[in-house]
Amino acid sequence: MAEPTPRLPETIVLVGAPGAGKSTIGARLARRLGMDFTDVDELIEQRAGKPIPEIFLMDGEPAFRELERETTLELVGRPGIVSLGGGAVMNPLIRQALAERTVVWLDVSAHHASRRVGLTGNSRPLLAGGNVHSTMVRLMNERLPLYREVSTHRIDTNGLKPAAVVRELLARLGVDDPEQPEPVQDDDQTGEQ
Ligand SMILES: Nc1ncnc2c1ncn2[C@@H]1O[C@H](COP(=O)(O)OP(=O)(O)OP(=O)(O)O)[C@@H](O)[C@H]1O
Ligand SMILES: O=C(O)C1=C[C@@H](O)[C@@H](O)[C@H](O)C1
Ligand SMILES: [Mg+2]
Repeated sequence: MAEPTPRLPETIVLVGAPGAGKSTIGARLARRLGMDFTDVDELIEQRAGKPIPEIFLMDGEPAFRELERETTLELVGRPGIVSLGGGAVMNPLIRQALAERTVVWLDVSAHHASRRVGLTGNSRPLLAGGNVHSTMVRLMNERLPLYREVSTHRIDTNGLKPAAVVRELLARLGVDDPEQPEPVQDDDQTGEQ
């Protein structure tokens, strides 16, 4: 007899370092599951009426973190796929709000994450203007224990194309994925697939 399809959680939250693929995977997963998708970074930009680097520059990081706290706390209580900002887990109130949720940690090494964000230029103020790899190592040292603490699932995305990450995630959520298999290996240079 076929296994019953498990009930999907109403809200699935994605966390991970800059370049982990939260925005990319979140959008694909939502499409695949027919669920709403919100990228907290994008929503903050819409609400503030300016891009994140400008918020950092004009209003300062504390103002950004306040917007991030408000927006994240609002979104994690709503149905859909929600991709958090890379630093959201630094806030204890956000960690507390994640305690009862399905939270997927897209894990990535500093090496792969640096190569991935290198593709998208200066849109990440914490990484702009310095050595991306060493900043990434420092951020990860601070944050890895927190990603681990808040997550219910961890996907090792190193060397996996986005399509393979989505496939792995669907399998972990117990969803049958009838889509055609695609190549699994990735060298981070092409980004998409
Ligand atoms: N599994 C993957 N393999 C290779 N490239 C990827 C993968 N996932 C995402 N990418 C690419 O890496 C870049 C960063 O991905 P994305 O913007 O989704 O990361 P993010 O986790 O949302 O980062 P941030 O925290 O800064 O918002 C994009 O160019 C994306 O196409
Ligand atoms: O790692 C971080 O602290 C950040 C990651 C991005 O998602 C944005 O939320 C912002 O650039 C800060
Ligand atoms: Mg993102």
